[in-house]
Amino acid sequence: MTKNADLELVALTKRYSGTVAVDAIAHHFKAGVYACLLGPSGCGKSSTLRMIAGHETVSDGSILLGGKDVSHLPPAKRGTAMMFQSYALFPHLSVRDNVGFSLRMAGTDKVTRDRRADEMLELVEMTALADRKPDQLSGGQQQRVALARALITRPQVLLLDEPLSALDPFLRIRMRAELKRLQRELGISFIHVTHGQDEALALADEIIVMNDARIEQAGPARDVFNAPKTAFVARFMGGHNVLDLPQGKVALRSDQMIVMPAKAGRVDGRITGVEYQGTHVALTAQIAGSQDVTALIPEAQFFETPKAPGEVIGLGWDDIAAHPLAS
Ligand SMILES: Nc1ncnc2c1ncn2[C@@H]1O[C@H](COP(=O)(O)OP(=O)(O)OP(=O)(O)O)[C@@H](O)[C@H]1O
Repeated sequence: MTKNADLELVALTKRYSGTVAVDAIAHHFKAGVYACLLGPSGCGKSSTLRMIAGHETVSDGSILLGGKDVSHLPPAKRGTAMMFQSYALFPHLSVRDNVGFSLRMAGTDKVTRDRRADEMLELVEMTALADRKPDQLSGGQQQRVALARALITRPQVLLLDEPLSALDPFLRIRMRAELKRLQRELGISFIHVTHGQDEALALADEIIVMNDARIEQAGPARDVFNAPKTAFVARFMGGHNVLDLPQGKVALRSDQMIVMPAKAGRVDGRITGVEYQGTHVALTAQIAGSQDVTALIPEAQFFETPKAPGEVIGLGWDDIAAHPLAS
């Protein structure tokens, strides 16, 4: 099997009786990319991932891996592997046997599958626990085993469905660094479903924002964050104000708002909230049209000239900071 194949979704559609869960989406995942599918609950992320994996039938359209149509192949024949949210480890099998399970199904002899399982366990730094059962492992350790189990089939694309959601916040950040390291070392594509913007920004070379069964915007993480194309993306990525101005709707990053004396900015607003956030202070003000605007000000700067609710301030921004929105 050739390594490093591009994955292409062509008008990919999923219908469940009466519901269109994925509506003719098209996307080209370059080989070796770390991509995050990001979007609110119910937007079609998991259905997309499950179709790529072969765990869900394709209603219309196709999936090409390395130029070959894999849309109707069984999961084990696609060159993809999936790591599930629940890890789905077999409780009665040791860590090593869990990792080697798919090779056993494929009829590989025990010596070979144990050797391959041990290689995978080394990769995820779990060699010392190879003889344990899953219930003798922490959540983070179970996740490593699930990763090793998915990777043993040498997939070209690893599919991860909310892989970090069961972990506590501290472990989540550690495991996210691990995922990135593994992806870099293996050089294969990872497609990771999440509804966490922070997670997507931290991990992804490319972010694909989905909304209501469609792709709303796709591109490098920095582009999607800095230049959202729609109000939905700006709001969903967070950190932006979406303002309806005479020239149209624009997205403006909260940390690029400039607070000035009243009448000196582009708009005036009355302060409705002041929230201390440690490194920054979030100032919320209401401008014309009852629109709320948040300005994120470095804390030292805020305390040079503190402001209080009720005060009227001016708000400014550089032209380059305002991104016109399609809707
Ligand atoms: N097996 C199914 N039968 C019928 N409808 C389904 C089925 N699976 C998903 N759906 C519907 O399809 C739509 C997309 O679901 P999907 O699980 O792909 O979304 P998601 O973005 O992954 O959501 P979440 O973040 O909550 O997991 C939803 O409206 C959901 O209710």
